[in-house]
Amino acid sequence: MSTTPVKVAVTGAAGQIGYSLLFRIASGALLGPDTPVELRLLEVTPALPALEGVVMELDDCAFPLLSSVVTGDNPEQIFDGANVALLVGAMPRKDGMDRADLLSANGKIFTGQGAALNKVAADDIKVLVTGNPANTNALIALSNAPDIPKERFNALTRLDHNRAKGQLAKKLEVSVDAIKDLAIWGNHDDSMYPDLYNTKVDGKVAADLVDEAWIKDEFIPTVAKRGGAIIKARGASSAASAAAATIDHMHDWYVGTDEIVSMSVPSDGSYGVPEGIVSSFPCRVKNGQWEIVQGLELNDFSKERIMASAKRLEDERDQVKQLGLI
Ligand SMILES: NC(=O)c1ccc[n+]([C@@H]2O[C@H](COP(=O)([O-])OP(=O)(O)OC[C@H]3O[C@@H](n4cnc5c(N)ncnc54)[C@H](O)[C@@H]3O)[C@@H](O)[C@H]2O)c1
Ligand SMILES: O=C(O)C[C@H](O)C(=O)O
Repeated sequence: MSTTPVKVAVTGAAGQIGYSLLFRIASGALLGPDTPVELRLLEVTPALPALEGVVMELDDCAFPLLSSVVTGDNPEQIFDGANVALLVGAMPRKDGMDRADLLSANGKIFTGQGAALNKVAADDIKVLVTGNPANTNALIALSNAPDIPKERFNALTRLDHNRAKGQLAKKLEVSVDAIKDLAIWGNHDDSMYPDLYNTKVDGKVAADLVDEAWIKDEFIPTVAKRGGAIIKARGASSAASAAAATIDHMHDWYVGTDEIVSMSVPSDGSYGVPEGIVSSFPCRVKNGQWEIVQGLELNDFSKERIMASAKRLEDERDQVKQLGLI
């Protein structure tokens, strides 16, 4: 077992997602069974007493990998020396809202947190933004952290990836393990595009195993609108599944994976997606670094959907520019 704990910062630690996330990080699900963790938990001042309750529960679990827990309301103190930052803390949307409606309320959180990471995080920092609207919040954070390579900022579309796998597995009555090379493209909003034309199920092209009408009229809308459906049903946004996806994304980035996974990353212009936005792509991870999978064939329908989602991201970028956040 390695002896130096990895410093994992989590914002919004007393929130719904935080309550599912922290216990899994402390149990080793994030960085593996041989890596001790120091948790550094950021909250707004009024939530600190509730956070102390969560810390009591962490103590009560006696996790062997949890070396210590630091809590506070000052980003520079909490992010000091952080190797991993999971930026979850932000307001969730309510029924009837779009995620982009959160930009003016949540966007400013990520200017301050980006600047604080820039000042005090460890040189190897990896940042994953879960708080919505996640893609553009990641753009805000990286824009306010000019000394950190922008490749170190990702946003979460792994939940959409997992949802797409779940829906397809159910439809074809196969295990989720049979599904490979699935990817979400674009924004974590209802314009996202889950591509079944490059997805394989037991080696066969997924789009050949289902009707086109099912893909267009059921599969894509179900995946894209799943967050809203959960808010309607639960009266609160997804939390346990969002925490699981946050773990999956950072685990695969930090530890590695053999699979293609969906990661929202700063676009380098691949597949015509413009630079200057953080968009979801099929990615591979090697030695702690992600790369966008190149050379995929995209049909006209896929190209149109991907560009429509990129346009949403450009609109959000223009909005935060106008707000002076980037
Ligand atoms: N990308 C995704 O797939 C995905 C999935 C689910 C939820 N989300 C988003 O994640 C965010 C959190 O969701 P939740 O259900 O945990 O919400 P929540 O309201 O239960 O918790 C959010 C927490 O963040 C804290 N917070 C607010 N401002 C903060 C700041 N400046 N610094 C530190 N902490 C701060 C709040 O005090 C609160 O405890 C929301 O924006 C939600 O929409 C994203
Ligand atoms: O839909 C939401 O607002 C929450 C989250 O982004 C989700 O996809 O579940």
